[in-house]
Amino acid sequence: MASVKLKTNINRLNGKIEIPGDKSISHRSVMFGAIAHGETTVTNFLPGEDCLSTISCFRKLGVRIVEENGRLRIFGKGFEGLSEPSEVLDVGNSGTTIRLLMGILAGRPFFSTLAGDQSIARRPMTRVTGPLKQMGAVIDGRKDGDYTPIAIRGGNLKSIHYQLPVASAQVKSALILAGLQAEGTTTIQEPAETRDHTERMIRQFGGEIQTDQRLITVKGGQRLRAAEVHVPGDISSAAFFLVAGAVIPESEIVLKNVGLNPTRTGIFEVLEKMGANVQIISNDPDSFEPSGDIVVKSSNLTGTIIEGDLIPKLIDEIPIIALMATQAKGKTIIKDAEELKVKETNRIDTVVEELRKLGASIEATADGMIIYGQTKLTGGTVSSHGDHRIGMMLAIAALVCDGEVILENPESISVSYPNFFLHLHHLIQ
Ligand SMILES: O=C(O)C1=C[C@@H](OP(=O)(O)O)[C@@H](O)[C@H](O)C1
Ligand SMILES: C=C(OP(=O)(O)O)C(=O)O
Repeated sequence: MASVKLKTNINRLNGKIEIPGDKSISHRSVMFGAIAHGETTVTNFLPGEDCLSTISCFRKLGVRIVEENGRLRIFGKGFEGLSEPSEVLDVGNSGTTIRLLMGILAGRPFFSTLAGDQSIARRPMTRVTGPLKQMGAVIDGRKDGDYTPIAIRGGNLKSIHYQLPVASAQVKSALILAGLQAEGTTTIQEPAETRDHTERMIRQFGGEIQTDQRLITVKGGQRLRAAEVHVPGDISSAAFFLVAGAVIPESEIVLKNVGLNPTRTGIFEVLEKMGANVQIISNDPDSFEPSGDIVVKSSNLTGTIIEGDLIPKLIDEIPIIALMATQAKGKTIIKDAEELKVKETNRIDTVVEELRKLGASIEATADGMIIYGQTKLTGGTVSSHGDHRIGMMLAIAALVCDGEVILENPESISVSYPNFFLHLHHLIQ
């Protein structure tokens, strides 16, 4: 396991960076390209490890995917064009890959197996396999089917009405992808609004889907046609630099091409409530996925409460928001965020454990955490625990530390942001 010495004691960040492609949209562009008819092209695809796992799985399912002049070309032949894989589909570290792929494979009349790394092996799958079995797929896996390896024999799906017990875009998307292959009309009721990239992409690929008060309705048997997809930058990646710019004195950072889908922009609400100086300086609201440029300048921050329906709109940003709270005056409470326990790591535990090592005053609760600010962070040896978002949060934390900080296992960062350190160092100079 490698380790790196992080940059510490930084008193300003300045410059402009182009935020890399959105991970959620990149995954979906490959999946939709594969199940549509014709040649789909994708620009600004995120070359992170997770999205490369999605490409590799679809190649094993017989889909031709080539990279040419910085674009991805996907030659889809419809759901029927997918063929039985002769190898295990390896999803690596990616929850989005396995959960959405299960929705696709549930409708295919062949046998397939899915597995990933040690982190994936700890993440629950019944939330997806349960309703897919109700639709008629034959699925099994370790521990009564809840954990990888998962085996699926699909086909002949019937539509269902399903009330999601947790607010999860991955579960919703898996059921939409299965619903597209089912007989009849599938309806899904969400407990809270979650990212809607799948719904937007169905429309972009010429399909139909209705949403009304968190009730999603999708008809089976639709024929999707290839599309040209431009992937906007990932707001979850931008979040690390939004927070860095907000907490480091005398900073001014321009983040170019950030996805601004309203189901993802919860972090702006938090930044505003905490008193951050963030502005959208240009935007393109009319495309399938809105995006824009953002400028962030340092300011004095105050603690806040983050809870309820806001949580799914910033779920992946909570580790970096926790760091921001250590640099804000007063108490910050994060609640209703139990879902953090089933991410790449238990992100309540890993955030609390690692930030404490740097001197933060933070405690875990049953459904979130409480952070007491403002604390001067010190130094120490910290670990990403193999979780990309924990690794990046710690690299930003180090910037405000006054002692030496060593990060163990930094390579996990390439799961979602391969150029992260390049961008960080560009802003430091
Ligand atoms: O649908 C997606 O692309 C994602 C949904 C979220 O997971 P859940 O659906 O489990 O909340 C999020 O945490 C993950 O990074 C990506
Ligand atoms: C939870 C995440 O991803 P996934 O569920 O796709 O592994 C993430 O990127 O923070």
